[in-house]
Amino acid sequence: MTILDKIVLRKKEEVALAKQAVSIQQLEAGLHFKRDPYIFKDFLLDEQRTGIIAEFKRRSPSKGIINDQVKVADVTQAYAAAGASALSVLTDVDFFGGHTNDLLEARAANEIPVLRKDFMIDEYQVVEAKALGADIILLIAAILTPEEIRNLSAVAKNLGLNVLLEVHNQQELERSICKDLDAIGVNNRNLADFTVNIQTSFDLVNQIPDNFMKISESAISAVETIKDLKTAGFNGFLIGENFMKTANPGQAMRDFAGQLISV
Ligand SMILES: O=P(O)(O)OC[C@@H](O)[C@@H](O)c1c[nH]c2ccccc12
Repeated sequence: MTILDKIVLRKKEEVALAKQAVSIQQLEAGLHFKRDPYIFKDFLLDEQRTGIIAEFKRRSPSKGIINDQVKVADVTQAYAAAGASALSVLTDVDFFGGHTNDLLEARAANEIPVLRKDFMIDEYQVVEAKALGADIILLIAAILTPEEIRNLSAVAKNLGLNVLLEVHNQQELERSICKDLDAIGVNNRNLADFTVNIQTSFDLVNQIPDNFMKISESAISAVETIKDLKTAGFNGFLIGENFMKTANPGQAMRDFAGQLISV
């Protein structure tokens, strides 16, 4: 069994428990349920911003603890001030040390799009994402059938949420594309075995139809890489560890963004 299989098994239990604790009706009555999400594309294409989707990530199955000393509101505000186009907040508890409260805190502290970073397998989680104040949800092709992707993205669209589909190879991309997606992310990390290779992004970029925003995800640590990814056609760059592994992730993002201007 791969780590991804384990995560999905646990996620099914977690969703079943969440459904018992809080009903869909209760979610729909929640604080953020009626707000209009930001339009992800507008922030990615905003010339005043960097295209970086900056992630708050305490730990991961591959690296263990990355940073458990910093606060969500502090870090995400600094990311936004440094020019992030969007924020990514892990809400998975058991494998990434995240929490739904982290998303609520990031929402309250910021006025740019927030991605709920989790393993979505059920409509309930999409409704929950809206209630937590998310603007964007992630659908991971490796754990969903094409039909599930169509259904979950349609539910998200109905709620005004932006949808980011994550793929890791050409087969996943071909079978998963559907009309309700806004952005397609190429994950440079293979979630089944954690190997990373930026080349995955360069290999797949031209297979992504131009009506979708194109995002390169994971293992990005150099400004030169961003420049090359931009030239190849990417609009967005998802970065977690490179910032989070430092004592001051917001400062790390500021320094990185400063260097971007000069390359
Ligand atoms: O920390 P990195 O290597 O910069 O990667 C960030 C992000 O891409 C990664 O956390 C990620 C990409 N897809 C995911 C799916 C689930 C959990 C995490 C992820």
